[in-house]
Amino acid sequence: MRVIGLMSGTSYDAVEAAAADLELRGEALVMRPLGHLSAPYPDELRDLIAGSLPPASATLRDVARLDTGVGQAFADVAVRAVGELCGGAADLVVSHGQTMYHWVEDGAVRGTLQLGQPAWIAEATGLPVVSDLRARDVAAGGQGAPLVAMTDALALAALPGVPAALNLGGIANVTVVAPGAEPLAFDTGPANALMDAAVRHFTGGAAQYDEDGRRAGAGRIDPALLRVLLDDPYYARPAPKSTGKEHFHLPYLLQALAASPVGEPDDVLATLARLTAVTVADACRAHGVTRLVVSGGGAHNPVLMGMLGEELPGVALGSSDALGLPSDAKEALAFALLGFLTVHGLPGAIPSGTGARRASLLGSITPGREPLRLPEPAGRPPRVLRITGGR
Ligand SMILES: Nc1ncnc2c1ncn2[C@@H]1O[C@H](COP(=O)(O)OP(=O)(O)OP(=O)(O)O)[C@@H](O)[C@H]1O
Ligand SMILES: CC(=O)N[C@H]1[C@@H]2OC[C@@H](O2)[C@@H](O)[C@@H]1O[C@H](C)C(=O)O
Repeated sequence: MRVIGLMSGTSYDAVEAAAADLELRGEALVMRPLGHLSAPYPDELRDLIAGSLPPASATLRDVARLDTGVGQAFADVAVRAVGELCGGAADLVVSHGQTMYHWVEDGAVRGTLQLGQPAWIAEATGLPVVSDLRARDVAAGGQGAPLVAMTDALALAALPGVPAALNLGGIANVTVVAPGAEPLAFDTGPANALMDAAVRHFTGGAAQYDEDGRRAGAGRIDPALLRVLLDDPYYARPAPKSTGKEHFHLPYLLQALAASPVGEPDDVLATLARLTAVTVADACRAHGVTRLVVSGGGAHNPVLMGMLGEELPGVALGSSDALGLPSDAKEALAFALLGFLTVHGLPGAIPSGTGARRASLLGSITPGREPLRLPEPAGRPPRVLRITGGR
């Protein structure tokens, strides 16, 4: 089955699309990646997202504009993906949408809102669309995140030691696959969220992120600020847990800076990069990780990666590319995989990761132009992901 995954993460910089041929073969889920592409959000939509995210508030009109705008942006990218990645024919689109609010109270997730009306995608491509993949896990008592854990767990299943996958987006998440244990997955805290907020703040919006970690690399770590930031109870809370930009946003950083002022912006950036490295490393150490497979935008930041290496001596660090999962397309491929499982009647959530009562079938299905025809439900779930000659 030829599947397109669509994703825009917490950094809301662009819509990522990745396509793959997927097939169940005995214990294996065989994936042949067909390529990926990325399209920035139109400026006006990006501004609307930025202006509606917490702690800002939004009107219902804003919500309607966002649902339509994100749906249309995803539809445009889906059409391109069908043409440019799939030779003009695909079977299914899987859309994560844009997370606008992840509602966490006392560690429990009460709701999670991803906007991007799938009808626009179905109408533009004529293909069935799986969307809203998080809600069912939340309804089953889970965090609804991280969902990339299924792909990680299948991809790491054959590796020796205690491998873990780390994604450094706005928020960082890890999936730990220890032999003989159920996979663990949780958000460790901010990856780039606070660094991006700081850069925007210090540059008055002229820069969006610390390119190649130049500013962090030029700064010095401020131990007092680092201590204040590390005092956040989120880090000590046991998994399952998830978080988002509702928690790690600019006012949060400004409050920490008020408690522990730092004169040099570059020192703030160095401290925030160290915060990410320390919190990820603590999470890895707590679970005996021996190898870390890294993906996401933060993998392009050599200063952050250097700090992570310093915090985790003896742990092999490498890119998910080495496993056949291109670092910048991993999340989009992971959602393609989840939609594929859904239409085959297989659960996509891992209860040991999300904390749900049971493993749910994820998502809602919007029919395409033709009547909806689902494959026969698969007999048993795959145990390993085999990635074959991608492009
Ligand atoms: N060359 C680079 N140097 C430094 N940082 C970079 C570089 N390229 C990307 N980034 C960082 O990566 C971020 C985007 O990462 P990514 O696209 O993986 O996030 P996301 O998928 O939106 O987030 P999430 O995984 O939390 O949903 C940027 O905002 C920036 O901070
Ligand atoms: C609610 C939500 O959108 N959570 C995202 C976010 O971005 C990173 C981290 O927080 C992760 O848990 C999750 O996304 C990834 C793709 C996931 O579900 O695996």
